[in-house]
Amino acid sequence: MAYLPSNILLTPEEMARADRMSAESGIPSFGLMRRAGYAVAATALSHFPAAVRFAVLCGPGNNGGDGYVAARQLADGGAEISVHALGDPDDLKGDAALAFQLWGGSVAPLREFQPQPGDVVIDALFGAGLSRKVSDEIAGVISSVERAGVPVLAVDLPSGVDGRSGKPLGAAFKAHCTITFMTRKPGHLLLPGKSLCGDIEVADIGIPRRIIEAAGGSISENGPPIWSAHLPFVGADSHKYRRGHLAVFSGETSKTGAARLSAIAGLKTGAGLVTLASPEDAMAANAAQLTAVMLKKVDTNAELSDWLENAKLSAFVLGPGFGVGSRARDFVLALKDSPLVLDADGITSFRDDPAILFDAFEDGETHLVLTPHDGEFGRLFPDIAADETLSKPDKALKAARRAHAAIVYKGADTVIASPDGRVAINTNGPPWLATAGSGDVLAGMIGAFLAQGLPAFEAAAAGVYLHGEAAGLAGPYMTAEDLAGQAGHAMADLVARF
Ligand SMILES: NC(=O)C1=CN([C@@H]2O[C@H](COP(=O)(O)OP(=O)(O)OC[C@H]3O[C@@H](n4cnc5c(N)ncnc54)[C@H](OP(=O)(O)O)[C@@H]3O)[C@@H](O)[C@H]2O)[C@@H](O)CC1
Ligand SMILES: [K+]
Repeated sequence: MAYLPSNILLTPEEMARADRMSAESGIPSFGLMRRAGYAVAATALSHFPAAVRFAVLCGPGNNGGDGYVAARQLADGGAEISVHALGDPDDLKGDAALAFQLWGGSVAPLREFQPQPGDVVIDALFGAGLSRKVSDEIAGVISSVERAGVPVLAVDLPSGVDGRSGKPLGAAFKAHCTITFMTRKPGHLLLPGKSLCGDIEVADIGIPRRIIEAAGGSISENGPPIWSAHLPFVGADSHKYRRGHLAVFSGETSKTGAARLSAIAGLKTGAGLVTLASPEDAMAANAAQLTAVMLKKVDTNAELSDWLENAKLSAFVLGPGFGVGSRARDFVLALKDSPLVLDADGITSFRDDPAILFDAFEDGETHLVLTPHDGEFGRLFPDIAADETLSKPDKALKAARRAHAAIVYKGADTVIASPDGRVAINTNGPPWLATAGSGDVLAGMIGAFLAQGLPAFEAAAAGVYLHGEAAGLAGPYMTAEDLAGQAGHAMADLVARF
């Protein structure tokens, strides 16, 4: 069986479309279910060779159908099997009814299921078709399995997890591993779904790739296929200005560290030049701690305008340690025609009237990148943040369209969205990335990619990815300085791959 490495993600609706398209192109749908069931059986045997019994829990739709096929396959191989069904299996329709016939063995009602030591639960209750909260009866079965501590192999998704958003509807299994088909779904990568799936395997059940690509929308896993074509060639003849000049704004004397982290990360991410724009009172503090990064005094709006007119600056980072208030707003408005990463205090400065920011960056190609964590997202987009019906990708996309900006909606499942509809979910960030100063480093990395000419969405996605790679190199006890320090190695690894 082939397992597919792919960064395409299909929502449950898009997967259903792929299903229909493959049926229309003459591929028998029961063949897909059969191969899905075989893949479940193969995964069950390879992960749990010492299982005493496979307890297959089958739902009322095609997810249950996959369970019946797997039960037959495992029984034919000599394994001990029990099958419990939600609802009356005689009511099953279409392929699921055929799969039930194929099983041909006994089926007990789900409410009678009692996990036993040595069981491996094959969870085939609901997959892509979960449409509402699970009932108390099902929640009871889920908690009895959890209490018994027996492992769960989830078919397509842990039942209860919404494949679109990764949110549990009522209750959900926590699986030891999940086997899904053709591509992963957003719910496999978004929290808390990601933490409920365990190891994820993707089985090829025979839907042609052209159909998967045609059925897919715009959500993918973040990775080089999205942005590698835009990476600048870093060759021996590359003049330093061709790698761009990044300007990072420093805060006042007592808050200069954050901007320096951004600046150093920007330099190591390949910006040709990096200048820290510092208020006069912070010049000494900054000068004492910088070597390769240049320093420029910028206190007032007039000084900023003068600098913008006379220097060749490619991109800007404003926010880390900058301070919240009118100075931040004035500077951002002066930068409205330039590629800009707006982070931290820069974002919070617009909380009272976000429209001023959104309107300022409306014209031309998208050239603003906003990097909010949850709290900052809620300050700029309170209505979107509060809408429980939206998934994290939905929220990021809605925000991107409103703000005319690429949005990096940070978290353990960072989502990057573009106003043109593209959305990427990042997966390479290790848990130790949540450390003080980590966001400052990220802003500098994205700024450096903007300075090197990447469009806003690509720069944002590449920055988030590089951040994860650098954290992997820096290891679990890293500080933000270590993280910035590893950016050059992570960049070199990346460039070597293309
Ligand atoms: N190409 C592919 O992708 C292939 C996909 N395959 C498999 O098909 C799966 C998708 O199948 P599916 O569409 O039949 O949906 P599924 O998840 O079985 O659930 C629907 C049923 O559950 C019910 N129901 C929903 N929520 C409920 C709740 N809270 N509490 C109680 N009931 C609830 C719902 O009822 P209804 O909403 O209609 O009232 C309906 O009866 C997919 O995950 C994969 O495993 C493979 O076979 C091969 C090819
Ligand atoms: K399932």
